[in-house]
Amino acid sequence: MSDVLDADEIAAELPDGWHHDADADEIARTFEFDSYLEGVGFAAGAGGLAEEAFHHPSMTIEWRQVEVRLTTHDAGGVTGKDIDLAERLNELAE
Ligand SMILES: C[C@H](O)[C@H](O)[C@H]1CNC2=NC(N)=NC(=O)C2=N1
Repeated sequence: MSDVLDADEIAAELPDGWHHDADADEIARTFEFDSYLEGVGFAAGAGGLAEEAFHHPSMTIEWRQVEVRLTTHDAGGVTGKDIDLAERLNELAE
C-alpha cells in the first residue's frame, strides 16, 4: 500500500507544470499541443505508460490540450505513484 502524501510533501515533489488540487485530492496538469491529433497521440502514449505502471490517470482530450489528473484510488489520496507517473508524462510530452 502506498502512503498518502500530505500537502507539504506534494508541494515538495510536484513535477514541473503540475498543481495540487487539494479539494479533489489529485495532482493535475493540462498539456498543450499544436493540434488535436497531437493531443490524442499523447493520450495514447500516456495510456501505455499507465498500463506499464498499472496506475491510471483520468484524461480529458480537448482541442489542442489534454488535462491529466492523478490520484491513488487504492490509498485514498496522492501518493508517490502519482508523482512518478506525472514525471514520466512530462518526459513523454517533451
Ligand atoms: C485494483 C486497482 O484498481 C488496481 O490495483 C489499480 C489500477 N489502477 C489504478 N490507478 C490509480 N490512479 N489508482 C489506483 O489505486 C489504481 N489501482
